[in-house]
Amino acid sequence: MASSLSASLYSHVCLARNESFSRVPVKALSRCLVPRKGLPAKRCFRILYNRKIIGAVDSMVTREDATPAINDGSKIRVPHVLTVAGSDSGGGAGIQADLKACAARGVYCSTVITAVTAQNTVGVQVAGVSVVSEEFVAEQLKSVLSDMHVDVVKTGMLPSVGIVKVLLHSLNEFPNLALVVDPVMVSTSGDVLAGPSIIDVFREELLPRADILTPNLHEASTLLGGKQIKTVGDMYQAAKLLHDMGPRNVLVKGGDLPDSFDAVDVLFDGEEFYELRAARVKTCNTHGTGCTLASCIAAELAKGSPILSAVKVAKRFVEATLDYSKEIVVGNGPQGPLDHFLRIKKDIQVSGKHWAFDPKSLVLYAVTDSGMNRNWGRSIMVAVKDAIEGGATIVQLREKDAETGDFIEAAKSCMEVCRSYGVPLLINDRVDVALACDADGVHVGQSDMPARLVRTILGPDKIIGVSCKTPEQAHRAWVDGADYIGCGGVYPTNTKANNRTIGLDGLKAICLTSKLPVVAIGGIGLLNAGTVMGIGAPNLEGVAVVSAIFDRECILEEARKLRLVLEEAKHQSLIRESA
Ligand SMILES: Nc1ncnc2c1ncn2[C@@H]1O[C@H](COP(=O)(O)OP(=O)(O)O)[C@@H](O)[C@H]1O
Ligand SMILES: Cc1ncc(COP(=O)(O)O)c(N)n1
Repeated sequence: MASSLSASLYSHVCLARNESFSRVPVKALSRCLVPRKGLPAKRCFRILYNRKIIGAVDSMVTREDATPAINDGSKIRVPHVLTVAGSDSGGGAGIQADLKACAARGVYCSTVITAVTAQNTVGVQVAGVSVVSEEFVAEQLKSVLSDMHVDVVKTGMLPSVGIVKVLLHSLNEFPNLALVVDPVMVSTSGDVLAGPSIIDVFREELLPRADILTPNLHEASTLLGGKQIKTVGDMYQAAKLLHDMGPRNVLVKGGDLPDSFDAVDVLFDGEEFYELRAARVKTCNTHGTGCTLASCIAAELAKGSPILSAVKVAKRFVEATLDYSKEIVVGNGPQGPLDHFLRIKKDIQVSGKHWAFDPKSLVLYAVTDSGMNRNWGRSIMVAVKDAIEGGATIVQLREKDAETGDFIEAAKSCMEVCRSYGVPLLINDRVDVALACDADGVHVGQSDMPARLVRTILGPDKIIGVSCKTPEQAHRAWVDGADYIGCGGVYPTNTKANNRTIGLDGLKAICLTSKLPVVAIGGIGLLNAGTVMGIGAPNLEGVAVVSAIFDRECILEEARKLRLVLEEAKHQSLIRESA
């Protein structure tokens, strides 16, 4: 349905016809169900990036057909949020938070800046607000709205009555735009961002135009003339009273609710209340949560979600970002920012250990086999450590019959070993496991996930290898963004059933046409590794072995001998090339 309607039209249909989302009276926010076997819920959560349902409880309100991009014939129009807000020099709140939240949710975000603030993790500095003139706000609005297909307008800091009026004028010209109003008045640090003078124009003109209003407790209280809001019951009352001022939906945010174990928000749509609860994350890094929540709601509406669904996804997103940001340190003050991409922490952990793929690392490529290690009574971790100490230059975990949870545990311990030796670790086939343990990459076969998709999921800095038996497959792998190809089986092998062998001729034919570095695989060991490397293909970088290392009593010794043979073969081919 959403694909045949423009996103803004669809969100308006949903907003106008409230019947499109189911009404569940005072329903607590559904919590994630964890798949019984498999990835721990937290990792599923991160991998699925809060977009998908984990478990089944959410089905009561979620529209599955909301599309992130609208395809008008051959051109793809992306969902688009325009944020009208203030700039935060510290990058934690305001325009900067809005841009990051929309980007993280896969939505385009344009910006109209209403004020420039000088703030950081301590707060807004003295004389730290410079308001943009009404004329120039109008100019920015004109630039964006006269040209771009905006679906939803989200407002943050609106520091003067004049600026609110200019915005209202534009909204009148574009009556189909959905409007999310975050009535920013005071920052987390307690600094005033919009004075009491704007309250009248908010109440009388902006709120009646809003599809959803998202005040925190302080803002709700201010808009209601100083009403005390200290309990969840007060939040219900406030939501109802604010709804009477005209917005179609009101979300009163309880981040600052005293003595609350949960982070409770109350949504009122004019008929039903929804009490949305999330675990309260213990963190000081909460600067920008309100802006992020409102932007995320706007982003989901722009994709075509109904209000309740948009709010639930946004709240989950904020909870996840708060959790992932709780240890990051950006400044010396008490209010740190969120990590919208759930990544900073991870990148800090691996900083200095991230390197670009080096084809030379393919020289001795060790591929594990859980059966063999079990037979020899050793753990994968010990096996991998011995292989590396013997001279393996890259490791691939190929655990075809492991349970997902066990596979992740094994992969995490192998990651530690590999990182400590500076050797890349790839995961066979399982992109989810690679993400869960932050492996260096993935190796896929022809019938696994297509390399192009793996690249999209893993991003540009991970290593991707593809098994190929023909020059055409090798070409496809290159086009799809792979880093290397594995060619084989060169010789018959017991480690892979029904595997057609390509022989040395097949290997050479692929090497000669491949634009990617090649590693040979299949039945290779001490006795034939030299012959394989001697075929005279400069892009044949090494051999991948399974049994020749892991089905031996002393892994370290076998790896050492193989490495010597390979170094000698490389040396000989260099002599041949220079002759
Ligand atoms: N410590 C926390 N843990 C989980 N969620 C939180 C926490 N603090 C705030 N939230 C949530 O973040 C969103 C923003 O709320 P709030 O902090 O009240 O807004 P603002 O940033 O505008 O003051 C709400 O959904 C709220 O429930
Ligand atoms: C420019 C700008 N806009 C909004 C906020 C509110 O964010 P928070 O409540 O997290 O301080 C802010 N501090 N600065």
